[in-house]
Amino acid sequence: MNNDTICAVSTAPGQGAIAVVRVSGQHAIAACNTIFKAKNNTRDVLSQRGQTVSFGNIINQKGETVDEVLLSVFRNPHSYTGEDSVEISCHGSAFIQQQILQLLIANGCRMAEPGEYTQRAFMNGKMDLSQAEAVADLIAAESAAAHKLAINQLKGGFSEELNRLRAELLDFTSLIELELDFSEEEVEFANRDQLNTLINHIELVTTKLINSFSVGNAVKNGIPVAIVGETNVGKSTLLNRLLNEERAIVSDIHGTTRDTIEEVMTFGGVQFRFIDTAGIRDTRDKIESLGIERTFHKIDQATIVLPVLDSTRSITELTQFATDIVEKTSGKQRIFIVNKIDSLTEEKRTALQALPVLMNEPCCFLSAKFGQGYEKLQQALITAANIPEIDASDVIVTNARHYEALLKAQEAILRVIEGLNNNISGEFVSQDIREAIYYLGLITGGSITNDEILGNIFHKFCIGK
Ligand SMILES: Nc1nc2c(c(=O)[nH]1)N(C=O)[C@@H](CNc1ccc(C(=O)N[C@@H](CCC(=O)O)C(=O)O)cc1)CN2
Ligand SMILES: Nc1nc2c(ncn2[C@@H]2O[C@H](COP(=O)(O)OP(=O)(O)OP(=O)(O)O)[C@@H](O)[C@H]2O)c(=O)[nH]1
Ligand SMILES: [K+]
Ligand SMILES: [Mg+2]
Repeated sequence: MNNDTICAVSTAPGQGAIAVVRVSGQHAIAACNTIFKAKNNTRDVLSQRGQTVSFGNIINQKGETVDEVLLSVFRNPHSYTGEDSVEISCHGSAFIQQQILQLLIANGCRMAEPGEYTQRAFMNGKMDLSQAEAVADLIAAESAAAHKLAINQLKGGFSEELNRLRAELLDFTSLIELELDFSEEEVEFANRDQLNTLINHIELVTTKLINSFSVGNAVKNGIPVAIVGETNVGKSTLLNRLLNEERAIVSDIHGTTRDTIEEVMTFGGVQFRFIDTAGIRDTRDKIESLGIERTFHKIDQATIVLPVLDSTRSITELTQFATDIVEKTSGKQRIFIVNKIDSLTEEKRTALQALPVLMNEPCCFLSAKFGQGYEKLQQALITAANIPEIDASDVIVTNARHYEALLKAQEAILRVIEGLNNNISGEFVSQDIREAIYYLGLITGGSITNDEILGNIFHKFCIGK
């Protein structure tokens, strides 16, 4: 942690009538006092009370007015960062913002690193690490569900659950360690039944959190949906339809899409991550083969697979492909797309509807090119996504870093359970419990002593946050 006074523009560049320049650190108030003159001239910034706003001008070194602004003062510890902070609301001109930053730098401030305000808020105990990460998630939230998860985490729901777990683990160790201290007297302070109940409960809660990640990850990053099929069936046309944008190249040339294309889109309050893939066919082309390998890799990663069929092809061909893809996507949710219905005869349609391989499969008959049947596909996707209603008390893991720490904690907890079952010495059991506590502390930040880890987390933030 450093004692520098930092400054940055916190609003989006190049947009809006007003911009906010944030200053934080021990010289924030003095620096702003030098560059700001209040209109009523009765008070300077040094004597401006915390959590008040005053109206005045920013004046440069030549005594010229740079802008007419509002200036808010926050006095330590009552600010976002916990330090003395000042916010200057100026006009949105990039020139004005640059001038104000330069004046602040001339008065001893330096530019803030990405996430540095929030990092300071964390360092000063305003929030724990998982809450600080929720701030970034909140900024990035693109759907109602992602927003709700981030707000819940920001308000500390997840932190509370972790702190409860941690407290239970500490109880557990103190019981065991008490027993160790008195071991020569052969006293069993820690009632083994009680220990078992406690650790089983801890294991249950940890498992519940770990399992919640599949929902949390889907909500935060979008549900991966792979669009797959033979060449020229209309996969890229479908992607463009889903994104409502000409994102992928479409042509009547087989093998147009060579690499995968991923793009997110939200509808029905659910965020999807659509993945267009290279069409599957036998090919001698090296690059195309690599693309097809990726197609299969993307099928593995997807939650939902959309096998696309070109309804104008022969029933034999369609049956063959459908049978293959069902085999290759076992365990995945499938929605078959029967495409190009604009060119489909009534007779062929009836034949396709009666196709045995599609009998028990959800199917959407549509025209990716002209849009018929598209709303039904959207509905089918929302249903398949199956995102549960999230309410304010739900604790859901959304962050891969947290998920990994929970898995490590869980490993240690399982060793504890095994140790108790096998009557292992309390010393070893206690060691594993400490390890579990350590991993939980990585999530809230309590056990992070390494600046590099923090730097990695906060550098993913935007400047000014
Ligand atoms: N102009 C502006 N808007 C903003 C922020 C900001 O820093 N500045 N925020 C930044 O993310 C968010 C609001 N979060 C904030 C959180 C705490 C404090 C704060 O001053 N806390 C003090 C006083 C609390 C109180 O009065 O009860 C404290 O915690 O002691 C300010 C903003 C979103 N909007
Ligand atoms: N009539 C009709 N033509 C379509 C439809 N969807 C796609 N096409 C046409 O089918 C051809 C292939 O479309 P693409 O979207 O490039 O097919 P693809 O599956 O991505 O092909 P590859 O990337 O080569 O595997 C183009 O000429 C499209 O205009 C549709 O719903 N109806
Ligand atoms: K094509
Ligand atoms: Mg394509």
